[in-house]
Amino acid sequence: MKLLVNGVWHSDFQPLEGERIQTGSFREFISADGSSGFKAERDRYHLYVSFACPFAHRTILARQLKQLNSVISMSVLSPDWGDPSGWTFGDWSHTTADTVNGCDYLYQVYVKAKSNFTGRVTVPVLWDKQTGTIVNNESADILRMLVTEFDAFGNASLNLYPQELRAEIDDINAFVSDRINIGVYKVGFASSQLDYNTAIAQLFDALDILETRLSGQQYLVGHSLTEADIRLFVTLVRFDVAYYGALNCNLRRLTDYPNLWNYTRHIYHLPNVSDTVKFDHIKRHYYDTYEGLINRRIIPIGPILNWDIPTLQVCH
Ligand SMILES: N[C@@H](CCC(=O)N[C@@H](CS)C(=O)NCC(=O)O)C(=O)O
Repeated sequence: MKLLVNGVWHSDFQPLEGERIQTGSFREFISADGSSGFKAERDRYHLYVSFACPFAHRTILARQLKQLNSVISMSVLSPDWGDPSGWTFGDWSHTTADTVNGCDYLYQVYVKAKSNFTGRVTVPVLWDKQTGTIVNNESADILRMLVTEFDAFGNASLNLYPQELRAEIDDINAFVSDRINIGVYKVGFASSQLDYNTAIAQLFDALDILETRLSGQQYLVGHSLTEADIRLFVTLVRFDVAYYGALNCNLRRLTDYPNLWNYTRHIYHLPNVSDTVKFDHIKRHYYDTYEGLINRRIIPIGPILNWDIPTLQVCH
């Protein structure tokens, strides 16, 4: 496992028998009025992301839709997470150097923020240029901050977390997070056939539920795009190109669900959304980085094919 332990990078950390490692994260909040200790300001904050990662994609999309690209700067890491150093600033198309801290690897940014940090080095990361630290590395928090706290600088008319829909958005977020966003990883990283069978049943049950929900509505909650749609979209847009093959989520494809497929295409074609989707990064990351289930000898459950569709007579 790739891990920072007391500020020292380990490309393959193996805990000793019975050893429990206390891992940390950064969970401070930026607020519009500064009452949280981090005030929303122009040119103060920086995002570290990968176009491959669905969790980072939440934040890239919010920054884009809220028109914060010139307010919050951004560095893009290489999709090759298989490198022993983990997330790396590389020279892939659409990647950048670390323009803020001049680091070669993301773990160095974490060490700059906290010299004895212990934990996973994940994207996205929200960096504060003023105090020289990581504010937060949890995508759900960062998404929420971008959506609610930067209206003085971005597109305030786009309300992705409307007051009257908050309870419903929170509910569906919890479902989508566990069953879909993390659900695909539960399938992909299952360590036994039994775990795989359970995880895939839960994943596709959840997709069936969402397929039904979207039969009479364009968006998950209410009548316009919300944060909940951002969180579902980032997984669905990766489904057929990556999860179906690389994580063996292959009972059905996204394109086999008329409503979910329509929903995902609709969001993809909203203004400026497709700019945030880089399929080459996504494929590279998932197919190149993870060993995949084939090496664990887990037999995929699908695909379901209908052999009973009448054949066409070929005339000649
Ligand atoms: N809780 C985090 C998880 C993010 C996450 O798992 N990111 C993955 C990429 S998709 C990562 O950076 N993994 C590196 C690692 O696990 O060491 C969030 O939602 O922000």
